[in-house]
Amino acid sequence: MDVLVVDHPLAQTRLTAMRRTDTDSGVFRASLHELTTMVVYEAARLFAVEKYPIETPVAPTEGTRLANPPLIVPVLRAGLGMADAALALLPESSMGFVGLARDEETHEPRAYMESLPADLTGQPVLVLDPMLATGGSLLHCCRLLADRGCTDIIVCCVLAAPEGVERLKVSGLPLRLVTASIDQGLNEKAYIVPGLGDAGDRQFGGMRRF
Ligand SMILES: O=P(O)(O)OC[C@H]1O[C@H](OP(=O)(O)OP(=O)(O)O)[C@H](O)[C@@H]1O
Ligand SMILES: O=c1cc[nH]c(=O)[nH]1
Ligand SMILES: [Mg+2]
Repeated sequence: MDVLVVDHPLAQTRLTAMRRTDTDSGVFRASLHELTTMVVYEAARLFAVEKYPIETPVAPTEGTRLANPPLIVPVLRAGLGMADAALALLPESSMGFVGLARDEETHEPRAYMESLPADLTGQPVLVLDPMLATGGSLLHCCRLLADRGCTDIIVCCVLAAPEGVERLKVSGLPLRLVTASIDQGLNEKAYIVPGLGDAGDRQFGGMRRF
């Protein structure tokens, strides 16, 4: 599995804002929005492009367009904060949704929503979820996509734990990963260390213990 870490200084300043405990939810959401623009911008290097004839006011030449714009799939809730920024860069894309919530005891994802096209044969998919911790949630999401015939999945996240990266790697699923950081690991509650806490709660409210 190809893994791309977006270590650009401007990406790292947004990530730093997201990590800080004293960052309020408004700044957290704005930082996630800006960071998503950078992560998706880098991920888009992996998209196939095609040339086509265009006219400038001066002369005919060749233009570039995406050969097959990806379906964007944010994983609710936390991935919702990445959706607008991704769609702004990819205005020709459609969007599907997957809703997952991790069980606090077992750390396994519980699915509560699935809104995806029935057939994804030949359709690249860009999955958005800021956090890759144990990998259970992104694995569940990517399996839903592969079950529908998808063979080209790019996962964009903000923070990944080595445990989750490894789980995706050995899954054999057809995916590539783009992230702003690979952190140290997971704590006993399966939160990423040093991490940023619960990305859903930090955007939308809630009181979880890490
Ligand atoms: O890799 P995993 O161990 O599965 O953990 C990562 C998942 O946990 C978070 O969602 P959460 O379940 O907290 O739901 P939320 O987005 O509604 O907060 C996060 O957004 C991922 O989906
Ligand atoms: O650190 C973590 C792990 C899972 N989900 C989060 O939001 N944060
Ligand atoms: Mg959460």
